[in-house]
Amino acid sequence: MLPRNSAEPRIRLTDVRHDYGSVTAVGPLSLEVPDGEFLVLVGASGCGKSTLLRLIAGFEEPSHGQVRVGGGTPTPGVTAGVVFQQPRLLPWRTVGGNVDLALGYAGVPRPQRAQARADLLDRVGLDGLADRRTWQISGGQQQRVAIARALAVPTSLLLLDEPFAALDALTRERLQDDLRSGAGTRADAVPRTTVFVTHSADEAVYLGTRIVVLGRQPGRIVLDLPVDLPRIGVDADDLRGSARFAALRAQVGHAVKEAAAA
Ligand SMILES: Nc1ncnc2c1ncn2[C@@H]1O[C@H](COP(=O)(O)OP(=O)(O)OP(=O)(O)O)[C@@H](O)[C@H]1O
Repeated sequence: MLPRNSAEPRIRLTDVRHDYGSVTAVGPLSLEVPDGEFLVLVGASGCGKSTLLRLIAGFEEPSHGQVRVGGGTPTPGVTAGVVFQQPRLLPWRTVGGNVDLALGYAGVPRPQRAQARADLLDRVGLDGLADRRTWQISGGQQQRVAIARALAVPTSLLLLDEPFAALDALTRERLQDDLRSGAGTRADAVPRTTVFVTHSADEAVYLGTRIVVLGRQPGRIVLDLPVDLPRIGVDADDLRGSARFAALRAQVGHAVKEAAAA
């Protein structure tokens, strides 16, 4: 765990720009994300959402500016639990073996791992598949293993890059509900901060406590919108059917379209 200054937001991007060779993919932009926020990044394809996530995870270093997570420089694989667009599983391990590895990293004692693994696989709808090899399951199922693996780590920061794009509607809704309610968050830990990338305005409004829309290359913030919808004790269908939900969805959709056309 990185040393933590309580005045420091969980994520602080200061004047960050990222170039791939001569092409600027992101920025310059500045962004602060406090502990416990569920930030959703939305924007047209190629606007730099994944690059921003990779900068926060520490997989890329900014060409200019500063990225701080928990008050320090992010360390790949340590700073955050990450779910990429592609599942990136270990093919020589079984489905259960991939989840076990994450539970081991998370410090779950060996005798408790079987139960923890079963719970996680059940949550992502993969019960009964623990002994399969990763190449013996579908692409959507592989992505669910990656999600189970990320949820196994009781990290205070979760970064998800379009994690539900390849899933069937039922599993997607179940996992959205899990994420929205903060399931899996350790009660004794700092509240979990989440950064979630999606193309869907509907998904953004349902999940986020805040939505940031990025404009076209280079990605810059064109809308930074707090989401004032109730998060507990509310029926998902009622929420999605509400006038406030529709208004927010329209506002986000409009900003994405405008930015893509600019
Ligand atoms: N490794 C790389 N080398 C060169 N250019 C890259 C590299 N990765 C991304 N880019 C470029 O940087 C820009 C931003 O890419 P990025 O993947 O961050 O966008 P994105 O918003 O996540 O896209 P999508 O929604 O399609 O996943 C794009 O123009 C892309 O072509």
